[in-house]
Parts: sequence; structure tokens; C-alpha cells
Amino acid sequence: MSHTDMVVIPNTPTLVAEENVEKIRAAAELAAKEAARIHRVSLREKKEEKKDRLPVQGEMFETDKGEQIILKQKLGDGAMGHVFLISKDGRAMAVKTEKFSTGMLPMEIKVLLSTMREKCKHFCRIHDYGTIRREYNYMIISLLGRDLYRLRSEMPTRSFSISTTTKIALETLESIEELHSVGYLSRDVKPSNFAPGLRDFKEHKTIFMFDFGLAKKYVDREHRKLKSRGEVGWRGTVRYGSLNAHKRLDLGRRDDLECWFYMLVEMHVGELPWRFLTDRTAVGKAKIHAREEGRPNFFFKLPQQFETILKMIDGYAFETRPEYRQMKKLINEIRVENQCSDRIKWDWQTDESQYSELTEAVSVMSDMAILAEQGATNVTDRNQG
Ligand SMILES: Nc1ncnc2c1ncn2[C@@H]1O[C@H](COP(=O)(O)OP(=O)(O)OP(=O)(O)O)[C@@H](O)[C@H]1O
Repeated sequence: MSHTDMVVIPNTPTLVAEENVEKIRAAAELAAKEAARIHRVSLREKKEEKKDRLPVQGEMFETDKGEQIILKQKLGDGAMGHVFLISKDGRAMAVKTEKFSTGMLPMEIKVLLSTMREKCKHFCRIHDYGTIRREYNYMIISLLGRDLYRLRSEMPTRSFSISTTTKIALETLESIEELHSVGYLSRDVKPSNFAPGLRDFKEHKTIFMFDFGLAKKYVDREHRKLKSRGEVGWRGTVRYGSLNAHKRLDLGRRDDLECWFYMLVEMHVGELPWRFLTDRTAVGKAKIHAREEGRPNFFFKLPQQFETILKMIDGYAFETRPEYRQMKKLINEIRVENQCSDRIKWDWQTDESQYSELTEAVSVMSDMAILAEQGATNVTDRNQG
């Protein structure tokens, strides 16, 4: 067939082939675009990962409201972030920071917003919170004094008098009751998570609870108690953890009180029998021993009401509402028996007239020393909540 004879029919094999080439080219272009997009996303993610960081002392950041905050002195180093001293609206405050990816602060913020809504007495006011350029999260809270672990460690005897111990017992029990009343468990009750307020703000007679990184709601939206989830993994700090925590069981209100109890024994006696143990299983065994053969020794320096309190706590089931009021009564009984004055004077308090605790807010005891002594907060499986 001559050239002139050729009939051009649409969709001849030649044309179909050309169409295919077009399709293939378009698909290749699309694939290349997609690969470039994925590459850009992963580059951005890598960049963001790099940006994920903790702020440092001296740094300044701007809040969403356009307020400039300078991170002055570092007040503490937690397992998850740093706490700095700042000045806001002419008042000294604390700002807790964590890396953007850590994600523990949102829970702390929720807890503090709840306690503030219910006008709870033993919790910091939350003044602001936010995220800086996906690098770190922050929350601005009221400034407290040195925590109870530091204060006890700085006592010559490394212990508190019966008057200070029982007053702390009443204040901290009230704070735990308040936390439970807004529907949360702490799951990390320990001396380094409590601190007195500052005299400069007329809050020095109140003990505040802080650090809600491990907090968990124990009621649902309708305020119905959640059922135990059985074995869920270790939560808390080894030294103060409850027997149930050692069994890796789901924790309830009773467990916060068991931690509180160990904390009080340590404060008054100056030490716990398992102070030198770090192995979690060995510490668990020592806690059982203190209730059995070791009982006389464990309670030797303590008023008999302590035995009653531990018996009450040990008798509670997961859902039991602890008898806060009955425990307060027992502690007040100790105060009467020991003629403790109603006028609070903490063991750490020096001459009131010339003492400003603001300048004392930073401890001489390093955070590393505290972590080494009592063990850091330990979560084995954060995903399980
Ligand atoms: N409001 C505050 N005022 C003064 N100091 C504070 C305040 N909040 C925290 N700190 C200090 O910062 C330290 C670390 O704070 P926090 O315990 O909240 O952090 P964390 O990372 O959760 O620590 P942890 O290792 O105990 O889990 C505290 O031990 C305390 O010394």
C-alpha cells in the first residue's frame, strides 16, 4: 500500500501506542511528584525531630498572647524536662517545660485546670500554657518552695519531728483527697512531688502537690468508677510504690495512700528499711517483710496509729473509697497525744521576720542526687496508660 493509500483511522495501533506513552509519562511524572512529596515530608519531619528540644536557662520565648518570658534560674530537672524560675506580671512564677514529643504536660495541664475549676487548695494555679514552634511545651504555674524530699534531706537528723510529720500528713492527705475528688489518681505520690508554698505569697502553711505526669482518670464522663484493668505494668517510683504496683496491677485510690504512708514513715523515721535496695523485686519483698516478721522493727519509732492506718489501707479493695476523714482523725489523735501546737511552725522554718524563701527556692541538693537516692519515676509501658 502506497503512502497516499493510507487511511488514517482514529485509534489505530500506532495512535494507541502513543496514547500509552503519554499515560506512562503522566504516571511517571505523578510518581516522581509523590516521591518528591514524601522526601519533603520526611525532611520536614527530620527537621522537626531536630527541633524537638528542651529550652535552656537564659532563653526567651513568646507566649500566644505575645508576652515575652525569660527563663531565669533552673529550679529543677525532672525525668521529662526542666523547671525554670520566671517573672510574669511582676510576680515570680515557675515554668515547667518538656520536649514537644514527650507529651506528658497535656495531662498535667488537664489535672491543674480541673483542680483550679474546683478551687482546690493544694495545687498550683496554672497561669498559661502552650507550645513553642513544635520544639517544646510549657506551662506557667505558681512558684513553690523546696520539695519535701530536699527539705528532709537538709535536716541534720534527715527526719522531721512528730509535729511537722503529722502536719505534713494532714496537708498531703487533703491534697490526695482533693485530687481524687476531681477524678484523678496521682500514681506517683512521693516527697519530691510535694512542696510548701512561699511565705512571700502567704502560702507557706500549705503543702502543694505537683507533677502529674503519671496521673490518670479513675472515673468516666458520668463519674462512674472505672473497673480494674488487671495487670498493666509498673507505674510509679520504686521506693514508694504500693504492693499492687509491685504486682504490676492497675492502681486505684488505695495505692496513692500506700505511697503516702511510706512517705510519712520515711519523713519521721528518717529512712525506709529498703533504702539501699534498687531492685524492684527486692524492694517489694522488703515491703512485705515490714508487714510480717519485720513489723516490730518497722513500727518501732512510730505512734501506734500508724499501724491502724496501714491496716486500713491494706484492707481496701481497688474500688474502695479511702476513709480520709478517719485517717485525719487518727493523725489528729497523734497530735493531741504529743501536744503538738496548732500554730504551724515547720521544722525547716527559720526566723520568720528576716527570711525570704524566694531567694531560697533553689536547693543546695542537686536533682541528680535526689534521683540517685529515691529512684526516678518509672513507667514501663507508657502506651497502656
Ligand atoms: N511550681 C514549682 N515551683 C518550684 N519548683 C518546682 C515547681 N515545680 C517543679 N519544681 C522543681 O522542679 C523539679 C522537677 O519538677 P517535676 O517533678 O514536676 O518534673 P518531672 O519531670 O515530672 O520530674 P520527676 O522526675 O519527679 O518525674 C521538682 O523536683 C522541683 O524541685
